[in-house]
Parts: sequence; C-alpha cells; structure tokens
Amino acid sequence: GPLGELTGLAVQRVQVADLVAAAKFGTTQPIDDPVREQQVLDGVRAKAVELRLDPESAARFFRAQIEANKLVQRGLYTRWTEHPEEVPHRRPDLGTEVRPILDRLTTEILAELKDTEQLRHPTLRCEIHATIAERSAVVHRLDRLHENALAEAMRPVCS
Ligand SMILES: C=C(O[C@@H]1C=C(C(=O)O)C=C[C@H]1O)C(=O)O
Repeated sequence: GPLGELTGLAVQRVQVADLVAAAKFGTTQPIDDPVREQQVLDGVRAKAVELRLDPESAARFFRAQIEANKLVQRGLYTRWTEHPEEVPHRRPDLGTEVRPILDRLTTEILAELKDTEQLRHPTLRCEIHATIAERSAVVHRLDRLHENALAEAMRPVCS
C-alpha cells in the first residue's frame, strides 16, 4: 500500500538498533545520546525545509524513530545481561559503521515523508493504510521487541 515503503524504512531503522546496541553494550557509550539526537533532529529540520516539508512535523516523526530505536537498545541490553551467550561477538563501530547507516535511512525516510505527504493527515484513510502497512511488515519477521518498537515508530505517521 501507499505507506509500505515508509513502514519498511521504519522497520530497517529499528533493525539497525541491534547494531547500535552491539556497538555500545559493554562500553561506556550510553544508550541515550542527547547531543547526537539534537544533530539528527537539526539535520531533519534542515532537509525538511529543502524538501518543502513542515520541519516540526518531520522532527516529530523522527523523535518517534529515535524513541523506538532506544526501546530496542534497552530491550537488547536486558536480553544480553540475562543471556550473555547472546551478546554479539563483533562490536561494530558506532561512528564509522552504524551512524552512517542511520544517516542514509534518514534521507530515505524524508523522501518517503514527502512522497506520502498528501495521505498523512489525521484521517481514517491514513490510519487504515498505516494498519495495512504495519501488518504486512510481519514479512520482516520481527520479534515482539521490534514489533513494539515499530508501533512506537509509526505512531505519528498520520500527522
Ligand atoms: C542510535 C543511537 O542511539 C540513540 C538513538 C538515536 C537515534 O535513533 O538516532 C540517536 C542517539 C541516541 O540517543 C545513536 O547513539 O546513534
């Protein structure tokens, strides 16, 4: 449906949270990084203006993506603390490896926000398409943690 691509990108973003958690777990790098969040949101507002999207609405959508990402990170920390054998063996580099993936997704999500602008109003039609898109996201085989995070990420989609 019309929100399928946007939802697919939100799925990818909550999946990249696994790499973020793997990069930080067992280091002093905290899950919450307000400075980085501000950079992400400032970048979003600037690109939104270029795309002629409402910057505050775009920032609201990304605030939800960030909260969803941290939900996954916290869930994985709990899992890995209880089951140390599940801790990933490789620690990806946050700055050179993981954040560039998030930056690429940010650009793609903004383009999809633009492409779906006409649909994304607080209407039943939008809510129906959001529900359809979230239900077809099960093909990504998300576990409950990532499914909950996706629901959080998509909450502001029908702005
Ligand atoms: C993903 C990270 O973890 C958190 C989530 C962020 C996000 O989803 O963009 C940004 C900063 C952190 O609060 C990160 O540190 O890069």
